Amino acid sequence: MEQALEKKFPVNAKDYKLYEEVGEGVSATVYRALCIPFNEIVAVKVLDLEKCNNDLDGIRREVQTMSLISHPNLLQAHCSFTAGHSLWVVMPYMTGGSCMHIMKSAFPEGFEEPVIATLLHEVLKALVYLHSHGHIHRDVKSGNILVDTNGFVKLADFGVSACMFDTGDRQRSRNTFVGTPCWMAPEVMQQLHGYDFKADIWSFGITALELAHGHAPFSKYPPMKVLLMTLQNAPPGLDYERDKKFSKSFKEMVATCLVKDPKKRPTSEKLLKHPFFKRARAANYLAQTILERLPPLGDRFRELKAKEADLLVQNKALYEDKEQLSQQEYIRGISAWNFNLEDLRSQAALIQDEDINPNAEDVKQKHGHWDVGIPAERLSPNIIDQTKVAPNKKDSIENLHDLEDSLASFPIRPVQAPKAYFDVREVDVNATSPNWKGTRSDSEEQFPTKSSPKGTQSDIEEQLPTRCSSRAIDTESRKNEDDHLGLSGSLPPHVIPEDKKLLSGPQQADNVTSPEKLIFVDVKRRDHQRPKYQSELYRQKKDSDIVSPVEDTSEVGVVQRKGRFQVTSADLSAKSPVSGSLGTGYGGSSNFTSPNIATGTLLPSLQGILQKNITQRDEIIKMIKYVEQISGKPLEIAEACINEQLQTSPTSAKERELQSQLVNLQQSVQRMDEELQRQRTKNFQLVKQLSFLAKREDRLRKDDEV
Ligand SMILES: Nc1ncnc2c1ncn2[C@@H]1O[C@H](COP(=O)(O)OP(=O)(O)OP(=O)(O)O)[C@@H](O)[C@H]1O
Repeated sequence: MEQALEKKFPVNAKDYKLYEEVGEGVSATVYRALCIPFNEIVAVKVLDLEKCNNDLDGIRREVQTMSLISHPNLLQAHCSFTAGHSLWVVMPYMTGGSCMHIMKSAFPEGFEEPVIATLLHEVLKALVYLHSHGHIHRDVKSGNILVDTNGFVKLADFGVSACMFDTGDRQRSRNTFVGTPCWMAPEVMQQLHGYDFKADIWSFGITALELAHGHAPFSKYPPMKVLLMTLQNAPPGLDYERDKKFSKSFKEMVATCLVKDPKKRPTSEKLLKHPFFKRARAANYLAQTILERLPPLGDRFRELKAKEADLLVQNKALYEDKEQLSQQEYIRGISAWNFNLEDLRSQAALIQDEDINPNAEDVKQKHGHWDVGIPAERLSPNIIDQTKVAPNKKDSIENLHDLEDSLASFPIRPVQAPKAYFDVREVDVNATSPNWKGTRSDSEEQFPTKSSPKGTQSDIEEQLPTRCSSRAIDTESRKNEDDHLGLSGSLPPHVIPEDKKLLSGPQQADNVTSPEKLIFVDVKRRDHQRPKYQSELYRQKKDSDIVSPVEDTSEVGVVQRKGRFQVTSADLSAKSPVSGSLGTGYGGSSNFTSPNIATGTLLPSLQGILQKNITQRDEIIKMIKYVEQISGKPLEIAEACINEQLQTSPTSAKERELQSQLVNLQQSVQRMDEELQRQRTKNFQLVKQLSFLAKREDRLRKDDEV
């Protein structure tokens, strides 16, 4: 290999024969290739310069710098050249591929500790070299740790990536992609005082966790969420049940890297002396343990792509929303150091909740069983044990404000970003229907299931939006408890919403159904209805804090989100058959006191109530028949009595007509709102393009002047 580096590799595309694809990044595709004159297999990374929005000479310079750096644990480029709109970077071919690919193909749960120690030891040596030469790698992650046939380890993506990071826009390929900032150090996210090589140490710690678990912490969350979690939560670590198998020194090593204050992180040189690295073994150990029996890299890559494509098809079928598919991208583990909060904000609006589930394995570990009709891995522990975290709700809300401060240095309206993400819950605050009582916020599913000495706090902090909204809902619920919906009355005139009411959010009475029924509520629609009233909602959310957590009754039901939909398991009657979903007695009056009830949502609710009551009525009749048989009391009397009490239609024909008009109205508002969002995104992209063109023109002008 060292010999090969001394060779002068041809700088013409025709001298290379590209074979199969072996890797893919944000803006590059990597091929196994043949260098024809040398009859040597190489890897060619083809970067689409149009996607990079980068200055060509800049990239060239970086690649040249890259070739000047020489260390056995750094992947050096043989050469680079442009071919059409692409930059070709010719490198040694690393047969094993990246650790990320190895894990995805054969070690989904991560590697054994000696393997991790061996891999990390090699990576750390590369970092020591880089740092001592004044370079920051800035993209340390398992996807950039490459292994060759003999088990030699090289850190890749130095130089080219640095160049791209420097000039920005790397993170965004044409189709609404923003890489996940999973490996990104908090100080890089904050962009307050800049960052230095200590940022690599953080990424190194995250990579250690990635190698231990098969995925980086928070890797299944959308970028915005990762950002918030990294900034707000205690640093991740090896603290969970599943981490018991790891040694104390490994845990300690990770903990020293994952300290939020960069000054308190060790230098790479110091870290190299950590006892953990004594466990590192020779290269052939890796060849024997992780490379043996692995199919060729190209085949593995193809398989992974096929899996990914399947996932996309599944999601497409589920959501039929192309934009949402872009959310899948972050699953690939692509990172980004430069990102635009406005982008994240738009992305947060597209959150596909399938992807923000907590890690299933964590859930299973912590909670052996679930007694609700939803698969365990789709739920978070706070659904099970909310009381543990209730007292911290207020802190969590304050954290949102703290976050506004901590993000103050972001270039574009930082506060909007987290708020946009939390929109879902903010709107719920307005959910005045008493039906919300006893349900949980749709967002709960998103929260991590881990609990640990560190994790406990993190988990609590993370539950900010859920907590406040569910409490707010409860507040409203209680407020309306005395004058709940009933079955016998008709709808009062004030349920016809004014425009404002229509726009102000969901207020769905959406868990009002027969027991155990899962209700799908179009959450996206609700999300779109809210921006106008965000500040008001936010205020209400704060107000809701004063409610004592003891009063929180939201353990009763479960709400989770499924794609655009909110899924409610409304087995409320199981707890209180008499009060039913609405918490009222059967003969209760339908005296609506909540001014904000979105009447369009009442129809399904009322139908749900009716359905439920019909079922219960039948059951009661059966019971009465049974009692009558025993006691000899005439059935007719009892039945008539029950009919009188229960058989009441919640709506007249006129009211039904009105309700259907309301539903139509709501739908058209939703359509308009969606169109508005689309136009906004388009506008945003145009502005971006314009500014890029302006910059380019400026540069050209300056060049001309020179
Ligand atoms: N020399 C090589 N030999 C074999 N496989 C390689 C080589 N270089 C890269 N790969 C594979 O291609 C993948 C993508 O390459 P690379 O990371 O350089 O692209 P990128 O656009 O910089 O991606 P990212 O943005 O995710 O860092 C790697 O994860 C790795 O699996």
